[in-house]
Amino acid sequence: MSAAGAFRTFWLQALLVAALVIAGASLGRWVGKWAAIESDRGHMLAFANQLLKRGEKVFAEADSVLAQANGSPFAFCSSQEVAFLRDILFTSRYLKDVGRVSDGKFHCSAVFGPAQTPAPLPSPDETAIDGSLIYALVPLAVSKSSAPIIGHLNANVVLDPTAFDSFADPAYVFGILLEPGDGRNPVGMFGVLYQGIQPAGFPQGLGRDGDSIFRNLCSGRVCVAVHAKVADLEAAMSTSLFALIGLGGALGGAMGCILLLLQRKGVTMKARLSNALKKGVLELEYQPIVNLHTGAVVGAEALLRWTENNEVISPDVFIPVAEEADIVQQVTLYVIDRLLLEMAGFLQSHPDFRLNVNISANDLCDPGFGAKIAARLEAASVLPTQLALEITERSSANASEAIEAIRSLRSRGHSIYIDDFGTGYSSLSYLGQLNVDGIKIDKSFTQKVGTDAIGVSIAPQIVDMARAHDLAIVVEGIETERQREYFANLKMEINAQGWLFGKPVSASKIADLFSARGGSVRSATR
Ligand SMILES: Nc1nc2c(ncn2[C@@H]2O[C@@H]3COP(=O)(O)O[C@H]4[C@@H](O)[C@H](n5cnc6c(=O)[nH]c(N)nc65)O[C@@H]4COP(=O)(O)O[C@H]3[C@H]2O)c(=O)[nH]1
Repeated sequence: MSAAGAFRTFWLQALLVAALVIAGASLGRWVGKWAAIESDRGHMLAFANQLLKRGEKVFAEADSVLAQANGSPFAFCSSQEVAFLRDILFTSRYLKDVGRVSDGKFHCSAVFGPAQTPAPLPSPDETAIDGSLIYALVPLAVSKSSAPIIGHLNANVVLDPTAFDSFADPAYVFGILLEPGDGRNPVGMFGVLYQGIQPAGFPQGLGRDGDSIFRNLCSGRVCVAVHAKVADLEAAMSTSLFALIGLGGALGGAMGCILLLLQRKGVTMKARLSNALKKGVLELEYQPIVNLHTGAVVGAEALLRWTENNEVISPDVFIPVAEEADIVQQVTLYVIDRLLLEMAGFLQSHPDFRLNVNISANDLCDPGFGAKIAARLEAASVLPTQLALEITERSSANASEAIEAIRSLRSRGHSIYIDDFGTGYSSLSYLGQLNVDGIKIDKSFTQKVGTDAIGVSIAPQIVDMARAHDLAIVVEGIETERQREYFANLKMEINAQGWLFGKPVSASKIADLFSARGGSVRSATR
């Protein structure tokens, strides 16, 4: 990779990790927010209920005192009545004053006594259906504060504006409201929220309003509203929230690093494989393919071997990497070059001996592939009929390309086999279209023979189907005499491969094996 390419890759990887850290932290924040709201729901409800209880007490006391004042047995605003009002006030808990009114004017109260000149009352904020006058906030004559007032008939009461101060909680803002009735909006009497105003609409229950969550409750004509800013809830649990954001970020970062490690592993494997191909350190082994009826060795499958630092890397691992990295044709041509280097002489002197080579989908897609093989075979003076090609069902999935490639390779003299047959999803008609020479039955089916699973093995059906389509058969993975016998008893020409006949061996050993046994081996010789 060029220096510019490496630089770009570094920044792309750094960006990936950063993006995952940010995504993880955002997720942590979202979870924290959700947890803050969820954990606060119960708390908020309990808080609202306490306020409601207090509200009920306050307004019930106001009603009771108003009733008592209106039922005064004394002359209107006489000194006895003022004393009477004082008695009532002293026994009340949430009232500041109780007074007498008449014709819209204030005449006397427990705190002020009789007024020298009756003072006109301001207009109420609302008039309830029972005729009560509701004053949300009236400036008090005795202090600089304001207080709610409720009037009924010829009396009114000043409610203690601090009646709810003990509920102050930094997490919440609240309001205590009084409903006038007739479905009209309640009037804010206490608390910061809706102080002195009528909220437009008053949805009950839990809800969300912008960046706040709220709970509204009503009981009778008393209502409470509690609001909490989501940001405040987060701040209240800031330690846990920061921990969650940190955890989310760390998880995102860790995920990024793992992804990079996995990617690096793939990149490294690709680089190491390319290097190994360049250095020519990959080796070939050849597994004998025998005629099941005569036991004669008729050929072998070339299998690639890669050992690095005494560690054997399976082709099942590095071939998919080569396919992914688009260097699998290099591998195929490496195998062909190598087998010609090792076996050309033997092949020339044994024209009936055939070597099978695995090829990939990429090879099939390359229209120049046949010519590349032909040039090599010609240079080594080996007949194309001596090189059979194995393709998997997967690699032939692109039907039209595969059909044409197979036709072209067969016309050059190569036999084509479908490898690991039965593990893919080729339909019989598809197999017919592909027009191959034969199939290799996957070892997973062979290995069911001789076990109780034979009943469910589809090997017999595959054999019947191959016979019907006039396809040659190679059974893979024969390990036991019983498996050999099972396939040998089928009345058709079958070739086989497996540890019973021989494990993959070096070029010289496969040649020795063939020569020493006169082309016939019956059991493993390794
Ligand atoms: N359990 C058991 N296994 C047996 C027996 N007889 C043979 N085998 C193993 O079965 C695999 C047969 O090769 P394959 O189906 O073409 O499956 C091959 C083939 O698909 C791929 N491969 C190997 N060499 C090459 C290559 O040069 N090029 C390509 N494209 N793929 C290759 O890797 C796969 C695995 O190769 P190997 O590990 O060499 O594994 C080989 C072989 O060692 C047996 O009796 N019992």
